[in-house]
This record gives sequence, C-alpha cells and structure tokens, in this order.
Amino acid sequence: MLLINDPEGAPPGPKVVAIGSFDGLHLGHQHLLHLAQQEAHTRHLPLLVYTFDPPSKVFTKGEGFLTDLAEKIELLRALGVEIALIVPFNATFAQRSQEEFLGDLRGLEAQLLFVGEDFRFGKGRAGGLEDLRRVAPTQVVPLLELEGQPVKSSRIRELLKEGDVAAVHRLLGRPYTARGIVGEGDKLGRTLGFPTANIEVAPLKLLPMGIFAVRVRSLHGQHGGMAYVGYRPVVAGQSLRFEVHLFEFSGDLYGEELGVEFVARLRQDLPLSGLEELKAQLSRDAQAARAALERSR
Ligand SMILES: Cc1cc2nc3c(=O)[nH]c(=O)nc-3n(C[C@H](O)[C@H](O)[C@H](O)COP(=O)(O)O)c2cc1C
Ligand SMILES: Nc1ncnc2c1ncn2[C@@H]1O[C@H](COP(=O)(O)OP(=O)(O)O)[C@@H](O)[C@H]1O
Repeated sequence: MLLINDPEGAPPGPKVVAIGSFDGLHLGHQHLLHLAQQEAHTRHLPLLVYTFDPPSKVFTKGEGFLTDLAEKIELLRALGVEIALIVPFNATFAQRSQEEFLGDLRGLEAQLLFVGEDFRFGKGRAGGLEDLRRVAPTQVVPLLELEGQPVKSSRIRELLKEGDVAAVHRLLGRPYTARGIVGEGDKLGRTLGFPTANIEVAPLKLLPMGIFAVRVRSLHGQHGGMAYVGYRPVVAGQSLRFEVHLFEFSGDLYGEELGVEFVARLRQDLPLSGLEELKAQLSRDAQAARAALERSR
C-alpha cells in the first residue's frame, strides 16, 4: 500500500476514489471499500482512499475517536487498499473551500467516487453529492444495517460508553483494541497481589468503561489478562485510568507499548468498601476473566 499525506504525492493516472473519515473502519466502511474495490478491479484501476487524521468530527467537535492513525493504516493495508491518502485534518484543512477539495479530486484523476450517505465536505460542510458529481460519477453507498440498525461510528461510541464490547465487536467485525505506553501508577496494585500496568492512550482515544477480560500483546508475546477502565472510586481517584493485569507474567513493563484487545465485559465499576474488598473482588474477576478467555478461544 502506498501511503501519502498530500494529493500531490499520488501517482499519475485515473483512479477510483473512496472518501470519508472511516473512523473505526467498521463493517459499514468495510462494505463501502469492498464495493469500491470491486469496481476498481473491473475497470483495471487502482483504488485510492482519501481519508483524514484525526477524523473530521474529532477536530471540529472534540469527539473521541475509535481508531488512531497507526490502527487505521494497518486496517486499510489489511483490506488491500492500493493507495491511502491520509491528510492531516487541522485548522487550515477545515477552512478549505469546497472548490479546493474538488480540485484535489480532479488532480487525483478520479474516474468514479464512492462516499457514504451522509458525506459532506469543505468549509462549513458546504459541499454535497451534487458538487462531487461535477468531478466524476459518484456512488452513494447506503448505510449497512445490522440487527435492524445502521452501522455507524456514533452508535459504536455509545456502546463503548456502556462498555458493551460484545456489540462493538459485532459492528466492527473484529474486537475493539487500544494501545499505549505503560506509565507509573500509585504502586498499590502489587501490594494487593495484582500489579496493574497503567496504559497511557492518546487523550481522545475512546475506551469502554468497566472491567474486562482482555488479550494483550507486549514485547514478551501474547498474554491473557483483565483490564479496568474507570475512575477508581475505591481510592477516590480523580482521573480516568486504563490498567491491565496480565496472567502468568511477572516482569517490568514500564515504558513498553502494550496492545489490548477487549474480549468480554465482566462487570461495571463498583464503589468497593476498601482495599480488602477490592482484593477479594480482583480474585473473583481473575476467575471470571480466565473463563471468558477460555470460552472465546
Ligand atoms: C480487574 C480489575 C478490577 C478493578 N475493579 C475496581 C473497582 O471495582 N473499583 C475501583 O475503585 N477500582 C477497581 N480497580 C482499580 C484498582 O483500584 C487499582 O488497580 C488499584 O488502585 C491499584 O492502582 P495502581 O496501579 O495505581 O497501583 C480494578 C482493577 C482491576 C485490574
Ligand atoms: N502480571 C503483571 N501484570 C501487570 N503488570 C505487571 C505484572 N507483573 C509485573 N508487572 C509490573 O508491575 C507494574 C504494576 O505494578 P503496580 O504496583 O500496580 O504499580 P503502578 O501503580 O505503577 O502501576 C507494571 O507496570 C509492570 O511493570
């Protein structure tokens, strides 16, 4: 896959172009890219995906995001996209007129465009389908439906708030993941018999709330484990924490990158009475997490 951040970097020649933020690269996005890919094959043209980082709504509305840049690149590559144009969505880009954006598409020699139903573009979201059609024939892919509802990034965001990682898995077609570097906590976990690596994710990365069975990728390999995402009411914590305890592991993880896959939700956060109760609860969580990991094999 050729990765570029400026339309000028694209190789010359006609192309099929799919446009969107594609946050999450969920089943709906995958469906759209599939259709675009089929058409590109039929026409013997390369497929270029024109997308933004961060997703436009993250920049304009301060919303959290589902997939970070590295995840998005990996997923686009796995989907077999030939050219990924990922432009930085910043104040300058947000101010660009629709004509400038249409100029990009002409420069890319787009022969056929693919967009989702609700796609808008240019300063103030002024541009719409009728404008795109001035550049090239445009296929509008209706939102894919699953379980009677459209598959949308906004629905996935809601489900994450509820910690419903099983439903999120169904909409993404894969488990939800998050990655980050291990930082220091209060050094309390080890005294309870459950050391927990505190993972620092990008500030706007969305995390599911609650307690989960997880699979973790580290420099040492793959581990089963259990994760906590919450404010730690038991110690009157102030900030959101994302912590994982790895089973069958002991060693130093500080400064390492961990990739976490959310397998199953175990329970909601509890205002436990104190550290003794927390310790007993962590033992029960470990049992439940091991059982969930076993079931999901
Ligand atoms: C599986 C798991 C479940 C947890 N459940 C709760 C909980 O219900 N309530 C809570 O306040 N903290 C909970 N925690 C967070 C602990 O309070 C935290 O791990 C402990 O304070 C140690 O923090 P440290 O890593 O800063 O040393 C949980 C942690 C894990 C790993
Ligand atoms: N099985 C394990 N799971 C998670 N972290 C572990 C494990 N064994 C050792 N560690 C180390 O212990 C640290 C967590 O211990 P903890 O007492 O909770 O300290 P902190 O409050 O700094 O997170 C991790 O960052 C990691 O370096």
